[in-house]
Amino acid sequence: MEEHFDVAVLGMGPGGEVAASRLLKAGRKVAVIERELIGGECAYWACVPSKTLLRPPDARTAANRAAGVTGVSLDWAAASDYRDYMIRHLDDKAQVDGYTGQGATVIKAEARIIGPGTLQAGDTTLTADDIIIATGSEAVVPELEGAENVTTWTNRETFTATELPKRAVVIGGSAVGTETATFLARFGVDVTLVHRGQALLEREEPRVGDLARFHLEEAGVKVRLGARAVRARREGTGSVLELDDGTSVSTDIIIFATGRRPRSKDLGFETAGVTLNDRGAVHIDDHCRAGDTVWAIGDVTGVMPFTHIAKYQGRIVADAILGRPRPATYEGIPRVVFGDPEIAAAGITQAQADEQGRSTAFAELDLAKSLTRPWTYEQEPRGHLGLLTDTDEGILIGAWAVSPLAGEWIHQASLAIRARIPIAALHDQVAQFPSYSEAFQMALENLKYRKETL
Ligand SMILES: Cc1cc2nc3c(=O)[nH]c(=O)nc-3n(C[C@H](O)[C@H](O)[C@H](O)COP(=O)(O)OP(=O)(O)OC[C@H]3O[C@@H](n4cnc5c(N)ncnc54)[C@H](O)[C@@H]3O)c2cc1C
Ligand SMILES: NC(=O)c1ccc[n+]([C@@H]2O[C@H](COP(=O)([O-])OP(=O)(O)OC[C@H]3O[C@@H](n4cnc5c(N)ncnc54)[C@H](O)[C@@H]3O)[C@@H](O)[C@H]2O)c1
Repeated sequence: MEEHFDVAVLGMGPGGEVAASRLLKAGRKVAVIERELIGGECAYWACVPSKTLLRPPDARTAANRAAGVTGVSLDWAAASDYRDYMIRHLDDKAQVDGYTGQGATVIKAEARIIGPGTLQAGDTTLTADDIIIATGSEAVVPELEGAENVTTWTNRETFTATELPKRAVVIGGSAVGTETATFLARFGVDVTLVHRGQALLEREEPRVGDLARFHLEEAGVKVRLGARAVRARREGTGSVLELDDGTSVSTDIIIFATGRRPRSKDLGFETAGVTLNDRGAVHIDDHCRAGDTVWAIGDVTGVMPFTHIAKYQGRIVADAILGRPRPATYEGIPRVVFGDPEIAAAGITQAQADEQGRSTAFAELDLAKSLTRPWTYEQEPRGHLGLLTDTDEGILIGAWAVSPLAGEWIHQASLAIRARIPIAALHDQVAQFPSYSEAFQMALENLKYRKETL
């Protein structure tokens, strides 16, 4: 007879881990099911190795730009050794033991839902009062003629590489494309980034895309906008990628940074009453409920595919199961691309505000022209901050920063947007001198009102 659990967690990436840990702590009988490695994409092939490998070049840039530091160099062997330590040498034995020690039943198998409250995980059939779907997402690899004849990578091969190629073409100009190009170029790879759109990071303000491009080119990346890859072929020991504008790029590796799709296919979700949208994302309500006693969290829901969202939704669902329901809200969530310098944003863009018919005022601050901190930080100071306010409501609704450490100090914009802190209070904020955070109060002094709102 199959074993019955209070909760079965299907997929143990960051979302599943947070939900399972919270439920175990509250004394629930939990089964955790993982077909690859506990920790998911983030821990082994995405966030953790990419941020670990972006840090050495980031530190070198900072050192080279600081007055009075000489002789800093990169050491790929040491950097990749530390990356291997950080990704646990692709071994999750400690995680399996850890969850078992907390009282979970750990099942390492590919699983699917076979009916309401019932799962098949390898040879094991189990039932549960609640099922949490946390199966994440996988890389989208578009059709490319001749791809089978050349060497292609996704994030998995890129961020676990033991050797770096001499030349690489990165296809895709969003977060993965920008971070991948930054990492490789800073480690000396000859990188071309091919992007079909007219701007990088198209979900952000166009100005952010322009700054991202400027800094990528500064790092030596050849950025090709408005170009599509149409064909690949082998040439000698390398390969050639042909683009739709008639040009081509010689390379050793082609890297796909072309988005991700929810892992929801053929997993039997519909047998438990779950519905998918046209992109395969699990439809959820604002409590992350996907059906009667079925919940879904993380990338598989298609709601902002970030680890911090997967973890947040894990907390929302565990608390709902434990009788403490509260709706999830997504205002002001930070979005950071770990470029050089960091590219951070929170809230909505001008185009989204216009679509919503809001009256807005905006401000941009060139940090080097206005603050002391960029000058104490580096000899050739960089950085910009943009703010967008709703003039009727008197609150901040959007912010972006392209600057050293922006991924840290964007959080005050994130909180201001989320907590709807009045602009008057933000004006009265006193930030530490000299800090990048001083930029907020100074930028607010620069607010420009659009004509129709005057
Ligand atoms: C290169 C790259 C860098 C990134 N960097 C960042 C970053 O810096 N910060 C950030 O916030 N986000 C980042 N992301 C996004 C982040 O990786 C995801 O948002 C996050 O991993 C989602 O977590 P998850 O728990 O939903 O899914 P996942 O991490 O995908 O985990 C899902 C788990 O479910 C398992 N699974 C799937 N199907 C089954 C099945 N049928 N049976 C059993 N197990 C199954 C999988 O094996 C996997 O372990 C990055 C993504 C990429 C590609
Ligand atoms: N620091 C972070 O938090 C971080 C870092 C990396 C990734 N992520 C998340 O992971 C997810 C995946 O990132 P991503 O950059 O792969 O995806 P994305 O969906 O944001 O961007 C995909 C890019 O590929 C391009 N593209 C898609 N199909 C193409 C085709 N056939 N030919 C040419 N170009 C094509 C798109 O135009 C787009 O620029 C994102 O949601 C991102 O937020 C987060």
